[in-house]
Amino acid sequence: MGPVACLKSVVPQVHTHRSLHAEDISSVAVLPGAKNVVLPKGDVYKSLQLLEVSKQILIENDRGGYTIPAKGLYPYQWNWDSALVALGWATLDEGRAWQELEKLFSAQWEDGLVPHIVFHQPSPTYFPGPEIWGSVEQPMGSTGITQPPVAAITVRKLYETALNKEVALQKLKELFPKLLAWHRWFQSARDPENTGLVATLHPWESGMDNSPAWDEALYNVPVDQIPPYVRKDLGHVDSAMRPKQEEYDRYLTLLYRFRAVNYDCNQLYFLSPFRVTDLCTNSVLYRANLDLRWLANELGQDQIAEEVDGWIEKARSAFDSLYDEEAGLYKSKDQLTGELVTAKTSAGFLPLFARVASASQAADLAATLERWLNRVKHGIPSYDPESSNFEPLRYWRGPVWVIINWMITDGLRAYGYEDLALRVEADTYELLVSHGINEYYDPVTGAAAGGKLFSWTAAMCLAWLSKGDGAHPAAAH
Ligand SMILES: O=C(O)[C@@H](CO)O[C@H]1O[C@H](CO)[C@@H](O)[C@H](O)[C@@H]1O
Repeated sequence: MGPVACLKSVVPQVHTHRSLHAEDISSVAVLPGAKNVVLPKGDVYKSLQLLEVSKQILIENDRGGYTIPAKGLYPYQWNWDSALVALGWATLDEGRAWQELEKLFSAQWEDGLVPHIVFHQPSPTYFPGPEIWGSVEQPMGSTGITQPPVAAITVRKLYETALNKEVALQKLKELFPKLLAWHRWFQSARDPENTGLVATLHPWESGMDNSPAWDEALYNVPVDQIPPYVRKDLGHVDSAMRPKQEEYDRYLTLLYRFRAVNYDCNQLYFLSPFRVTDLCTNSVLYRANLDLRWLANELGQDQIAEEVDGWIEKARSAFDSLYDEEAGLYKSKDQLTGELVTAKTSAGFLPLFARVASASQAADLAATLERWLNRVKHGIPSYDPESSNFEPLRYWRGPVWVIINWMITDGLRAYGYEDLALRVEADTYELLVSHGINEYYDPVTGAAAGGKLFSWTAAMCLAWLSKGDGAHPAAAH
């Protein structure tokens, strides 16, 4: 009998019949059921609560085959959120995990793009919605830009850990050509000049929307005469936690310019006044290409494996141009000025997740990370805590994001920095136990911020923090 099952009899069960609220984090029912879970030593009751709340969050945010990131604030299907959330679903229901990806790829464009948001059902709580994007490619409506391509990483994980191997192989066969088309799109649409690294044309594509890494490039974008608009995010979350108005004006300017050419991927790269080499997108893509190559080999698709190998080789040498030796960190680049950005952000550690850093670069990154961790109560801050404009509560300008902690921890472990990985894991676990399952957290106080009952944080709790893979948080103490 596994630990969850064995604890079932000693933990009181309370069934809730209403929607979950943030305050339920400390009072929610315990309904064991997650598979492959080994609980940490220590406060077992709290751990079970955390797992149960995570599970309930996914259930509450399930819209029938896809999961919204958070009620109100983000009411549609987001691209990399879904790929990460599928990892959480896999611990509860493998079929549902595959479905999450199928639903995402049901919105894939003819040219291979997988949109950053899919508008399956109308919602009045988000701006800009389908009417502003105005894309006609898919009947349900979608944005015309993309997000970091996590999906191939998820497909490999689901396939490798599947209990139902037959279904997993079938799903892999169906999804593989779609993944390949998307990755080919990245090469042609976002690296037409064959540099080895892909371009990101909108801060929303980077997933780290208002990261200080985009300040210089974004403020070089002139604000056009755009239709007046009302932001809806500020109705859900305090404005001190969200991007500023002058940033939104530029987000919208880019959107309308892209819409004017129907998001034609052959034109956008050349006409966008914002074009950066984003470390997050390129690191995720690099890792996803490693996994795509692995999947191609698994399916006996040798020629495709070779094609993907070509992309990996090109990217490997190009990545070095993003390394700032003095800073001991990778940096994104403004393609329009040719300069590395000045901002040091948590994306700078993601080449570890990609496995593209050399051993000595990894050692520098580990040292830099340790220095950052020593400056805050809870890591990993999304922006250098030593920086004068570090903002612990504003969106991607300081707060901790659990999904990024997962990626960096995975990378640290791959390079042999087990102690540091355990430190981040234990810290993240503490953060969630004490502050609940939110969008992000203040690294100085630990306070939960942004959207509440957040899907990808819940998924990370199920798929990462509660896994007994010899790397459990409890082991760090
Ligand atoms: O602020 C927003 O309106 C959206 C726009 O895509 O981005 C945030 O929210 C999305 C949904 O969680 C994430 O995918 C992004 O990475 C980002 O954190």
